[in-house]
Amino acid sequence: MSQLYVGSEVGQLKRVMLHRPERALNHLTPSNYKDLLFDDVLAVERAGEEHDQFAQTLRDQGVEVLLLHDLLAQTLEVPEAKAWLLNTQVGEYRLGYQFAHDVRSYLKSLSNEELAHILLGGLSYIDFPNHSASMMQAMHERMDFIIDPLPNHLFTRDTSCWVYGGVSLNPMAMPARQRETNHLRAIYRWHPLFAGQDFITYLGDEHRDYDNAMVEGGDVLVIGNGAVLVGMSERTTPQGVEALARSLFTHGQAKEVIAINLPKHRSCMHLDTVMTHMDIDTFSVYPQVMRKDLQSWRLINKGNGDVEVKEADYFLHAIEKALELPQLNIITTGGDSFEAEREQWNDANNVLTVRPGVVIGYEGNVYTNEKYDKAGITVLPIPGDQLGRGRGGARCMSCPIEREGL
Ligand SMILES: NC(=O)NCCC[C@H](N)C(=O)O
Repeated sequence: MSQLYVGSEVGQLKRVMLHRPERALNHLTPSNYKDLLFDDVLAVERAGEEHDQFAQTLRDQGVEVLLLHDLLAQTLEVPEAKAWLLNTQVGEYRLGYQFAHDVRSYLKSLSNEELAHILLGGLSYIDFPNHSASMMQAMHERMDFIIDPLPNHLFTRDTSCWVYGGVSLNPMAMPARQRETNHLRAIYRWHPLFAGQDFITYLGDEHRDYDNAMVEGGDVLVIGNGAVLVGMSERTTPQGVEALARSLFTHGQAKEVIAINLPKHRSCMHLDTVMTHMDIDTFSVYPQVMRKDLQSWRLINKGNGDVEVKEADYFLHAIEKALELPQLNIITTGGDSFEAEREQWNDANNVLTVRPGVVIGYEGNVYTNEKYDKAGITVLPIPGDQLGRGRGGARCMSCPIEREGL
């Protein structure tokens, strides 16, 4: 079996992709952080240090950490990949014929390291050192962006997600994140770690308009036993879930997809902000989504890519059935209702499981972490004062590409 395989949420994690926040956070200001889907500006150095502690915690657990910046810079070494990225990320319809040409000429003069920094972190008109004869340069303010920064690359979970023997290259819901997917498309197509390897691309391989079929990886939980749990959240749509399910079934990678209709608001932007899998039978869940009237469906593989859709009575029962467990062990967010709401907002439920019963989570969520501890779950704490301002925790900040099954 290919090593590019994610068999579950809780089996031994072996290899993961992270993105150490860098240039894009320098471009995050009080005037743009909302459009860029952050809740504040960050102390950039401190955010980097917090991220280093996250990466080191993973390495200490024997997990190999790949960094997105390095993968992108190495992909740019491949001439075809570089040409494709420059054409798609710095396109003529985005910047105009003349200006796109001038910006690409400048970018080609840089090292691939510097180019990766700019593609990920953005380029403002102040940073562009050349004179262009286009109207664009004359018509923009110095702090406008030629290439928008992509600070949400920090959340590698969402842009692409591995499910059993393949990866979904996700059509992202928010304009601020849509260009991220092209970086992953190039990496999986051309980087020597992935090019020519035996894996499936379920969805989103092409750079095109996927219309309403949106999927973000924070909504996709590989719960094991041939099942996948997907949240239809602020971001992932039923059309996206159906497209993913069809592809999973056509490739014989899953027996069943359980889809949950989540509330559509920011604190619940992805399934993993309210629910994660911590041990074979144990989930962390925010109590407000444990309502029996939350709609859920089972999409069942009928063979040849055919999908049977059945309404489920209660999503937790559907999970028990899929995992062949008599009863799930649910740990809810800690503290009273106020504390639970605050800790959920600060990603107390968004933990990254390293192996069954061992998770990485933000140290500040004291009430929830205490509950995990009492339930026999080991929490490896990481700081998140700065990182948490992007509204994502350890699971959001990681894209497993190799993990054992149940
Ligand atoms: N899986 C996740 O919940 N990821 C967190 C994404 C946070 C990011 N600022 C966003 O709004 O997309």
